[in-house]
Amino acid sequence: MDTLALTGGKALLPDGTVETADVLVDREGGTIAAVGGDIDGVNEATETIDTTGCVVIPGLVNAHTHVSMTLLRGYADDTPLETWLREEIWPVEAALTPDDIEIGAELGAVEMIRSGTTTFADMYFSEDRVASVVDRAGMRALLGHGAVTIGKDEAAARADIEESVTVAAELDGAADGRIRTAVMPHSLTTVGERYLREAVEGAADIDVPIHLHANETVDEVDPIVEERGIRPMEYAEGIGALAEGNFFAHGVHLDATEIDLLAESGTSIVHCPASNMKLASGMAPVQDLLDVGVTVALGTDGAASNNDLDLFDEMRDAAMVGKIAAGDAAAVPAESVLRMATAAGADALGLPGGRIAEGEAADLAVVDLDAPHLTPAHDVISHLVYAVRGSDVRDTICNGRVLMRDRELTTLDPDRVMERASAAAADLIARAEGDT
Ligand SMILES: CSC[C@H]1O[C@@H](n2cnc3c(O)ncnc32)[C@H](O)[C@@H]1O
Ligand SMILES: [Zn+2]
Repeated sequence: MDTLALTGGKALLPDGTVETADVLVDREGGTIAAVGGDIDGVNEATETIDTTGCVVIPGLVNAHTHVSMTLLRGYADDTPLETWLREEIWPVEAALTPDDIEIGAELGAVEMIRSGTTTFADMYFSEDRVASVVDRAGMRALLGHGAVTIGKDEAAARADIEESVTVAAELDGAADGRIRTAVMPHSLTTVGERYLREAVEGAADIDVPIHLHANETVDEVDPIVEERGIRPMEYAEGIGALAEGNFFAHGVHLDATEIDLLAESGTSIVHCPASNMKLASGMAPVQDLLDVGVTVALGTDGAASNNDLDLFDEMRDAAMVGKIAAGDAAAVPAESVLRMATAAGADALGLPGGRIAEGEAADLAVVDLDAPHLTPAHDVISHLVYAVRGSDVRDTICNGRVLMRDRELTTLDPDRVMERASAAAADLIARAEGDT
């Protein structure tokens, strides 16, 4: 068997404990062959990575982003969601080319691999170009075309929903099965009811989930309540969008009835704390969601509202804001947050990974604990959520393949990617602002 052994360090196990353990990876199958001490085959492994002084964790799962928005990092800050989207972001996005989207996705992939993320969910445009980056980078992803129907005539609105279904059907299973897909209507307010129903039907026809933004701001919730006399999650239930396997981004402004509807239906929430704080959208009731058994994953949202794709930052933010939201320092503890960024992320997306155990996908990150800000190491779980930075990740492995070894990327060239991304971003803004 062609194997990779991670030896001499600790590992984060599915029960939330950190143990001294080696991890043996079956590189052909892309799975974990064994975990523990004295494992057969470790000494004969094809390749060995010494993890002394490190902890091996599951590759992190960024369950909601718009990866190519890396090109808009720092372009429009300090503005609330509605104004930000309508006056700043959408006019620039209108000038995006498929090449821009591919370059932005490469930049996002470099950033995520360097900070231990192996898997992401992406809602954007030209997803075939994002898929080609995922394939080359060696990552795992769930991709979908984001459809918006407001402000469009019937033909254009229907075409956008149809594109979301077609893209999901065509890309599902790409990159040797590492890419899965969803139908992605943008939100409950930017897609009209009849088109939302078509999206739900289209997703069912091709057996993929639905992903959308929901209950992100009060300005998004109020019109639904005023026009329909029901809460957004009751509306979503009525159109058939609440279902096992579906996952909604944000879920900031949810009442108790809506939280119960999510739990009963098996619909997951992707918590995006940095974006929610930066756009002053509000504080999601994360502990309340966890208490009733809703699967809560973690996402960065796009780099324009974050402004990075580092899930270690996001874990710290989730723990901090979860306590403020609950008015309880014991709420959203470190072990819950780590689960959100790993196993719950994989579960929400219906993808492999998120757990270090025999037979699970070999999606792993090796975190170097030998640093002043991680000394002393009383509690590794605490460090992973509150003190580790993305730059502490030394090695990243996805599907058994090493994507970063000793902080050197193996599948992408970061210098070239950054150079191309800077040039593409400058051209994009010049085009959008009419300077060329
Ligand atoms: C239609 S593709 C996705 C669409 O979503 C926009 N977007 C980025 N961040 C957010 C957010 O926090 N809430 C709603 N929409 C967001 C992105 O710019 C694309 O236009
Ligand atoms: Zn988003």
